[in-house]
Amino acid sequence: MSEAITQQQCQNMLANLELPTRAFINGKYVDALSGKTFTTLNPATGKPLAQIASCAAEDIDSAVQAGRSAFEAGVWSKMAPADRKKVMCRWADLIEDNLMELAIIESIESGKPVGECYAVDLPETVNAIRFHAEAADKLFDQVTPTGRDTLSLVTREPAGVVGVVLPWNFPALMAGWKLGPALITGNSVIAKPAKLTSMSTLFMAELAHQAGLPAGVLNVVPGSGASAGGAIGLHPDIDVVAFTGSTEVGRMFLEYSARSNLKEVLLECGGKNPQIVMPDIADLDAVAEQIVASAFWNMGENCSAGSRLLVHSSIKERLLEKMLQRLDQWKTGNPLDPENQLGALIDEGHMNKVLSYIDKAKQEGCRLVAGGGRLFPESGGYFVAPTIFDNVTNDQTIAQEEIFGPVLAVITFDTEDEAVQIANDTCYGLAASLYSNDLNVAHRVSAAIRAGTVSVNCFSEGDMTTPFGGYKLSGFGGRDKSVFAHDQYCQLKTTWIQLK
Ligand SMILES: NC(=O)C1=CN([C@@H]2O[C@H](COP(=O)(O)OP(=O)(O)OC[C@H]3O[C@@H](n4cnc5c(N)ncnc54)[C@H](O)[C@@H]3O)[C@@H](O)[C@H]2O)C=CC1
Ligand code: BAL
Repeated sequence: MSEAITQQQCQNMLANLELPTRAFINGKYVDALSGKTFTTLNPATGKPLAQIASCAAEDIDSAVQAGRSAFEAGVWSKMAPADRKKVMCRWADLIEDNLMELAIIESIESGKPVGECYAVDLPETVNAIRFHAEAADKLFDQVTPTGRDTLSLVTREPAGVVGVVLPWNFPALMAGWKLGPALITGNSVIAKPAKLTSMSTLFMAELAHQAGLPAGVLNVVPGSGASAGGAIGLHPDIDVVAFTGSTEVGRMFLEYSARSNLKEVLLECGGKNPQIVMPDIADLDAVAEQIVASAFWNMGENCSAGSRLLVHSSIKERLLEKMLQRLDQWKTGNPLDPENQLGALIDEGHMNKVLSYIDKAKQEGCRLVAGGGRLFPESGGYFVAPTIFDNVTNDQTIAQEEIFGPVLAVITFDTEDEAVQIANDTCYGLAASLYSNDLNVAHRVSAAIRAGTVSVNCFSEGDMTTPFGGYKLSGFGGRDKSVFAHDQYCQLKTTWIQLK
């Protein structure tokens, strides 16, 4: 973020922003058919921000009809990939032109620090849309090696109408990860943002329309999970649902699919991700910095958060000391103050859930070494101090359950085998980090970890060229990011031609 921008400037810009609060269906903002709205709150103050259209089954029907009509008309689905690319790149440009406005909207809705939204989330969203757009006219279909008497073509066709159900922790970025590949492959999309964070996705839809995306191709339906989300899951005319959120709700989408039309279901769910530090590591300062970032970035509200530190017992004390020094440099406070790296948790219920995990860890005998409670209650906001517990064993609650908040469990090991065993002793398998100066150890351990992404000597989700998703209860059916994401929004068509 620009050095010059201040909290006051953010506040001034916010005062002049027209917040998008209505559903976006068939190319225009509309009220929910019932006329109902819900109140969205600012997690940093607990005060109301806006009244948002509360969409339900009838609005989902209307959005699906718009999406299906656009699909059948071919206004987007039959457009040449290179032309779709132009529209998607214009959309990315418009998001970039409105980066500050979107960063402010994202920050006030989600409690995320505005600096982070401006410098990371929104640029990454633009990057995701551009990456998928640019791939459109560079990915080829195939001719299979059948022999001279036949010609066999394997071509990708857009799946049809795609439902996209989004979480609140990275609202714009997760929209970019899913809308990018779903739209560029020619589908129509019905996107449901998380109820708590609807506005950035609505604004993005308006910008897509301005960029030339035909009416009906991208529809955004804010609303509750059970009502709007359930209606998407059960809809007989939606072909694919792509979901990011909890494993519990992910399972529901599989049930919805089984009960309706066997729509394809793509799930990106939770994680309880290990960060393993081997005793051979030379630069403990660098490791400490990565560990803290992995555990506390985005207030720990991150599916790939490294919420379990697995450290060799011989170096634990030294590493912990360096981590505490690093943590001192992280400032928590008003998300609209660009000086702060950590903001508020998403809502009161979630804050209380995180605080109850902290209480549980204390009861179970874990040693509190940092944080341990709520911050700034007088603000009305949902702030929790970054918290570290030492002397945790992997069977304890905070080592097994996804807390989705700023709580790190420190666990020791004595052998490589033990580190791998503990790392894999979880129902999840999304991400892991490994720190070692020994290339053999790095290869051996990363191969043994059952997770979709293993980062070595850093904490990373990779970049747009790499797929993102999980093993075990972390995922099902596909991957976000990379060119691999395109296929999951397509049908593969075989055309078998008998030649004379
Ligand atoms: N990226 C991730 O891995 C995320 C994981 N979570 C985990 O889930 C926990 C709960 O957070 P929530 O926001 O409640 O996540 P969630 O899984 O309930 O919500 C994710 C999306 O699913 C929708 N949804 C909720 N209930 C639904 C239902 N019955 N039918 C259809 N759609 C439904 C929501 O409206 C939202 O758009 C968090 O504490 C965290 O552990 C939450 C958000 C993101
Ligand atoms: N870290 C990006 C994916 C997620 O948290 O949902």
